Amino acid sequence: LHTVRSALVRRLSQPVVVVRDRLTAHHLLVRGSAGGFFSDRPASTVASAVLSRRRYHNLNSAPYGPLWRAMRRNITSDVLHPLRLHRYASARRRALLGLVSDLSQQRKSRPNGVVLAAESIRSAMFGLLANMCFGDGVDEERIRAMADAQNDLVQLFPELRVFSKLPGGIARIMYRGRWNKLVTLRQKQEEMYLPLIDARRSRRHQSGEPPAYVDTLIALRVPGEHSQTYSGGKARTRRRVLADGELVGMCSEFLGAGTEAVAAEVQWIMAHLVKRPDMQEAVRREIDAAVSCDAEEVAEEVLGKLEYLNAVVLEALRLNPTVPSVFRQVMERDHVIVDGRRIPAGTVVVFPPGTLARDKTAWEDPNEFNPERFLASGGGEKMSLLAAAGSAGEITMMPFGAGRRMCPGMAVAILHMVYFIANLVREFEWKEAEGELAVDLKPHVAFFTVMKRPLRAHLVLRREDDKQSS
Ligand code: HEM
Repeated sequence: LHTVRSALVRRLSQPVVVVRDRLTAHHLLVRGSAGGFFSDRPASTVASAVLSRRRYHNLNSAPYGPLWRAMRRNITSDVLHPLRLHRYASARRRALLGLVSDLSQQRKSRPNGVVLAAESIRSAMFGLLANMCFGDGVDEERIRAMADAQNDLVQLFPELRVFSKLPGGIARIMYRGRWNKLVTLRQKQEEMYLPLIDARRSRRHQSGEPPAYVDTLIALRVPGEHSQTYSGGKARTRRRVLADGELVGMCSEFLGAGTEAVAAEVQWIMAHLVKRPDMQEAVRREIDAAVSCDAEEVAEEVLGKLEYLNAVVLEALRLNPTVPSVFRQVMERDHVIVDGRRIPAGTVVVFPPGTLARDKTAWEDPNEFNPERFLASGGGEKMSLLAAAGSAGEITMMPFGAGRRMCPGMAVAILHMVYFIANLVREFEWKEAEGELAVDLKPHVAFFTVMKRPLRAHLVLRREDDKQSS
């Protein structure tokens, strides 16, 4: 009883330091993580870690070490490497066509043409990530069911904190309802994911086809862990493969991280463009100058040339980063000094990207939405997100985190945002609706920072109008 009580007291009284100064953030996250120090997060609340009592991890929850390195190398070198993203171009095109058709349908079926864009954007993004995760051919009904389950899990995340704070047995008894909800949701996920994972295990790779994320996970070997198999009376030692529970958790992380933060950011960007029709028009002019009017879409090769649109995306990431906090935990081996004092092991250190990117010493009028600051003509020619996150000097913004554990999905996230926004602005004129349906830029901060009032807008079909008027 004494041990349980002292564990309880220790966990509940875990000290927290919030870093709001960007120079300290740079000192800790970038310089401090050199050599692998200060590269751990606090005990995670992700389902795999909680349910397996921290035996199973995904990338986000894995302690810094060989397993994390192997998982990180796998995702960055194969699936999310910027030079390999072109392999998923047809999945992106399908997702975009589905989204445009969904918005057009909504527009027709509503008397005032006001669409609820939020849900359609999220569904399109989830479908695209499901395709990258499990390959082609997953039916739409299953994708919808997986998206609903993922959403339920994200809603439940804040309630799961107790399972990382309290000793497992006690938390399960005290919060039985939450525990049961988590178990049921996870079972549902396993029933949906495992047949897809098995199907990938037994199929032969077709030449030229892009790898599904799950293929790379099935092939991954866990460093330093071995399993024994017997064949023909001989024992063989092999490096361990990931267990089904680990695979489900990692697919869920890929779908969740890849969908929620991007879909929420696309809404923030569109919301700013609805509020500022002059900026929306500037984006459109730039696109119309770069893409011929009979082209089916704004193709991916063109995206890098759209300087103003890229500036709009960067400015939205600065002002409305969708991940509200970056976390680290001081471990025994770390030597973390702030204001001349050593931070004790066990301390949780929180870095809020939204606050850090509104620092007057880095930005003029930091609370203004002003994409011009990222244009070459506005002094932004050297601005890259990696540099802004401290890779080449001070941190000025860090929507994707910073240092060793910085988001591995940054390149694909930027590609998805710029591609979807470019095409949505080309297809429709986005006008503000009235009253309750108007755009409200108030945030709701939960696991992700989303718009408190989901994005709605009055859409005018542009390209059909063009055809009619010509
Ligand atoms: C706008 C979109 C996104 C934002 C704002 C975002 C932001 C972040 C942030 C702030 C972190 C924590 C970094 C740190 O601790 O220093 C993170 C980690 C992570 N993100 Fe993203 N992310 C986005 C998109 C994505 C995408 C598209 C994927 C994958 C498909 C992804 C996968 C991950 C993973 C796996 C981690 C954990 C990395 C690790 O611990 O090594 N994210 N992200």
